Amino acid sequence: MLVLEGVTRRFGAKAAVSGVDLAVAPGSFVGVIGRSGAGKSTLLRMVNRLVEPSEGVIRFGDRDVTALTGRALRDWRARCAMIFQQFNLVGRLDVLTNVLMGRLNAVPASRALVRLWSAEDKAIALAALEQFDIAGLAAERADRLSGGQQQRVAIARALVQEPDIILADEPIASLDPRNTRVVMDALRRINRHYGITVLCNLHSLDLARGCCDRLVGMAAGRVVFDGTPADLTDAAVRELYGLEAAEVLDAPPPAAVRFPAAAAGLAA
Ligand SMILES: Nc1ncnc2c1ncn2[C@@H]1O[C@H](COP(=O)(O)OP(=O)(O)OP(=O)(O)O)[C@@H](O)[C@H]1O
Repeated sequence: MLVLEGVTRRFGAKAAVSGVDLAVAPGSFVGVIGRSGAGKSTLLRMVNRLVEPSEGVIRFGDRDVTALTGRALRDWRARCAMIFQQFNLVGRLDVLTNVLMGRLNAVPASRALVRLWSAEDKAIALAALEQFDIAGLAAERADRLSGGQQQRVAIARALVQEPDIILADEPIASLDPRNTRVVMDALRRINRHYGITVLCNLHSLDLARGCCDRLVGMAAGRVVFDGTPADLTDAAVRELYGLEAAEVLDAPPPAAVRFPAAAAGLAA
């Protein structure tokens, strides 16, 4: 269980995140929603300590994440893989090597430094690529791939880290509707198949409703909604999005990002 207690982050006088209490059950798929500037990215980044909390405690099981340093902090970061809007691959390296980077924490430093990957590590990385239908691209330079392919490589890299949690910060913000669906399916498959907890920031309310088990809504750094997609009434949306609510509520659901069969990828 991931638990946040009274977590606050200030930048100067401004609190980007303010007194957040949250418990995330293992294996859940939680969407973090809210308007731009609500504090979603800062919240996610505090979980893996890319951003340091100003106050509060973050725990995972009996581990005090906020107190970790050195090797223990690196281990924690390996246990909670991050997926970014801009993919964060090394463009000049091939796809397989990018995925193998996810194994860095699992191999001895001497081998990692010279990128002497074992046959087993390569097999694990290839198997991850196969899961997302991109094994055929293993030898391609990462920067030759489309955005959707690059994000699938990033998800494969996260998967080979064998994480407990995946933190996805607007993972589909740079993608077209078709790739949006492919990438969200990939995240759902990981969640359902491996039981990996997913905490995912999403701008699209429709997408969040369609693929998350639970929604956490933020406004001005605070959690103002916490419930199932069915609990998210129009009134709750108005509180979350303020003047933008009409826009969000009226947005026609893009057909290509609907998840009618609760994620087609689950059977794979
Ligand atoms: N490094 C920083 N320095 C100063 N202010 C920051 C920093 N990072 C975030 N903020 C501020 O904190 C607030 C919350 O930002 P954050 O990026 O967490 O929101 P968000 O909900 O993820 O927004 P978006 O959906 O636009 O990414 C914003 O007002 C932002 O300007």
